[in-house]
Amino acid sequence: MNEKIEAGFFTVFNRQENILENYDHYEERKLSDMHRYFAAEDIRQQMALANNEVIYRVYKKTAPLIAGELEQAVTVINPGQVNGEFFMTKGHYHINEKCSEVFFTLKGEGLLLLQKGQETKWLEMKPDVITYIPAGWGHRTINTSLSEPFVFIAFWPANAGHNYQKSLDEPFGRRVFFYNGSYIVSKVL
Ligand SMILES: O=P(O)(O)OC[C@H]1O[C@](O)(CO)[C@@H](O)[C@@H]1O
Ligand SMILES: [Fe+2]
Repeated sequence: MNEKIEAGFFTVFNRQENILENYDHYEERKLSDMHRYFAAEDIRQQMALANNEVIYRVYKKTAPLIAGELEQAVTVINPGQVNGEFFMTKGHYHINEKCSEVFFTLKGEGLLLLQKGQETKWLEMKPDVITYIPAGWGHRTINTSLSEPFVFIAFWPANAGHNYQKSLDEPFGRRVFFYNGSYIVSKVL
């Protein structure tokens, strides 16, 4: 699929079911898919063996992977924690470091963690907040609610590419834990 999209189209966020209608690609990440991502790797392993919950689901509308096209996806992060660390996405950098991305929050509450070199920043996300991920920054989202799914839609250039290895080799400098009825963004030592 290397030809540009010629016909306008629309997608619909189904707010009852928390899915992007007309999606053409689905991915889910369970506890067993998150090797090395949480601080308590031993607890994650035990939880994966016990019930292997789904941490997040992604409903994507794909586009030809060429400059000028845009992809979009609804991500649903379930509420939950691994030893007090909130459920989150793996996080990634774009292979094409010139590509930025936008998230529009649909439901729930969470954080967008941004990483570049030694620098970590974070932004709160809640319904109607639109966050911008500058080109070159790694990005991860975290569900900080104790009970509700955190749902947002992302739009990014189809030629961005996903680099997951970099977020393992140069991990995010902060982790987000449950603390005193809310969340704390804690420095990784
Ligand atoms: O790709 P990750 O880090 O697993 O996170 C999932 C989310 O990020 C995206 O890859 C977009 O950058 C979407 O598919 C989804 O919104
Ligand atoms: Fe991205």
